Amino acid sequence: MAVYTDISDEELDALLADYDVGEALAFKGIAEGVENSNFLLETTKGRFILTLYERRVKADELPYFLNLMTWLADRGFPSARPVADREGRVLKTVREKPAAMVEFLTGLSVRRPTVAHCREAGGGLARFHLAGDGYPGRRANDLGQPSWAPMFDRLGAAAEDLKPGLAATIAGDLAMLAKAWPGGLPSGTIHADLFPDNVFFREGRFAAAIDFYFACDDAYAYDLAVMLNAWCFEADGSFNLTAARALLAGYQEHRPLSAAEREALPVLAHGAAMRFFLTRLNDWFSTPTGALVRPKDPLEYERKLAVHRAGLDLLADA
Ligand SMILES: Nc1ncnc2c1ncn2[C@@H]1O[C@H](COP(=O)(O)OP(=O)(O)O)[C@@H](O)[C@H]1O
Ligand SMILES: N[C@@H](CCOP(=O)(O)O)C(=O)O
Repeated sequence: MAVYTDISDEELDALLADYDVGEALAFKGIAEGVENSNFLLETTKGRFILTLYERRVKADELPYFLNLMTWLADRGFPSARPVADREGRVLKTVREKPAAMVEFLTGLSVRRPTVAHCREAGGGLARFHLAGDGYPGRRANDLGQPSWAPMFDRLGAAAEDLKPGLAATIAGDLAMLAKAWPGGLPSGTIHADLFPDNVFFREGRFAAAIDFYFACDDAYAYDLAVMLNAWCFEADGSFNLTAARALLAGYQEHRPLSAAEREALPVLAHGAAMRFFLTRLNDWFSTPTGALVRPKDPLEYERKLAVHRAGLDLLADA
């Protein structure tokens, strides 16, 4: 349940008085999501999402994310356009927390993506990369490869708690990744978290992407690697090569990969699995029992790491 902060009727009225969005007809908290408090607002002029930024998102980085959403929407990419108040401000404060209102997007995310969904989503990512080209905002990837070993220095005991012997295995992965991590790949603005819950479909077609709060500058192929992990594993832990090839084919319809990007994908996918394993491991042990939001399972990503460790010929003929 991702509503950490309640908003009273009076607070909502005071906020809406700043905007030209009409009068409130309905206002309710949204259960999905883990990072921020999200509310669906229906007014006499339309539907909107109001977000209160709660924890991981740093207030001084919000202009980067909100301007990116506007940049993408201006270029025809289906991302929610932030709504400005009467004074042209998109970033507001509610209950002493940074807040913003964005357009409501229609569409549904899927829990169990099919091969056809993977193809569509791959195309959506390429469209995101192309639309983001030239975005002047800069944000280093603070969860990129150089951050993993220092993060793990604090998490060795947690890894052992999760599974005895795991700390040494992860240390081995990290050493390999530091050595093999590719440099010089085509880079730009990446989404960095395009999981199935952040993609909307309408009638089976890619309809929109949401949740840009991990976006940053990094290799485009790394973004694809994040998706290979998030979209192409079966519930039993096996990797679905057909889904992976569909995702890559969908991507390449819009932005063909270079030979260097294709060659780098297995190590990038191994690294992308490490990134989500580490943040999940951190959250697993730092979220108090009884907290509103249940942390995501690090073991899911430990299993994905094992698949990459064993070696994947992802793309032989993709
Ligand atoms: N622009 C939007 N249009 C429609 N629904 C949205 C929009 N933004 C967010 N949502 C809804 O809110 C939920 C949580 O949003 P998300 O950005 O993933 O939150 P969090 O950052 O907390 O994980 C989504 O699963 C979706 O249902
Ligand atoms: N996708 C991440 C968690 C971030 O959650 P989101 O709701 O902001 O997409 C994970 O699966 O670990």
